Amino acid sequence: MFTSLLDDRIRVARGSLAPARAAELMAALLRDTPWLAVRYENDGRPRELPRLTVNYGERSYDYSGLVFTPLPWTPLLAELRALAEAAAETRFNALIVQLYRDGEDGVNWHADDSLGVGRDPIIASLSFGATRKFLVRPKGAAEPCLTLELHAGDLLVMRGDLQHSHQHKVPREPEVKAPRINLTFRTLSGPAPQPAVAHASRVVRWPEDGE
Ligand SMILES: O=C(O)CCC(=O)C(=O)O
Ligand SMILES: [Fe+2]
Repeated sequence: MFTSLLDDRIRVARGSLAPARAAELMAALLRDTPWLAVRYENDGRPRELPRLTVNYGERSYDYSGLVFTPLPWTPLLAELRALAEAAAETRFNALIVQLYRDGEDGVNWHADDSLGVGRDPIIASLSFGATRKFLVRPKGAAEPCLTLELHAGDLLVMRGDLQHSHQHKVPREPEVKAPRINLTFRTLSGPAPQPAVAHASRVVRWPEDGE
């Protein structure tokens, strides 16, 4: 069962993984993911994305001119891909795993409209760990038209022309102290993306182990 929002551009299936299973997966993902801190330069100034991010699957993924080389599917991630494929009724060949270490991490307004995703992409997202807000606004508008809370085990599907009509964001919520992991499954095709921004990213342990 899912809730349909914004003329069926968004579908949310609450608790698509049971709480105990979602907690187990959160722990496994935290333990086993080789987190990447993404560092790049903007106007000559060093920057770092306010989250840790890793790309899996068959295709390189690009975000704001940064290109990421994917790691191969793990058995666990392939299992979660099958769950997402069944819910979204499509096949996925790429995954982005993001770790929001606490409420200081987030992702700013954007649309997932890079060339490789095609015209009206279907993107499925699974959430684990801390509950965070997910905002949606029409392109060109300042204010959100939709504010959702994504909980551990929730599955959200973005579809139709959402990436052309709207933008989305996970805002900073400084009062949140616990980590959240989000998996977004996508179907990428066409020529491999060309990097427009060089990045010197590094694999990091999280939490840092005090070395
Ligand atoms: O963390 C989320 O729920 C959304 C992440 C997102 O928008 C993205 O990876 O493009
Ligand atoms: Fe996104």
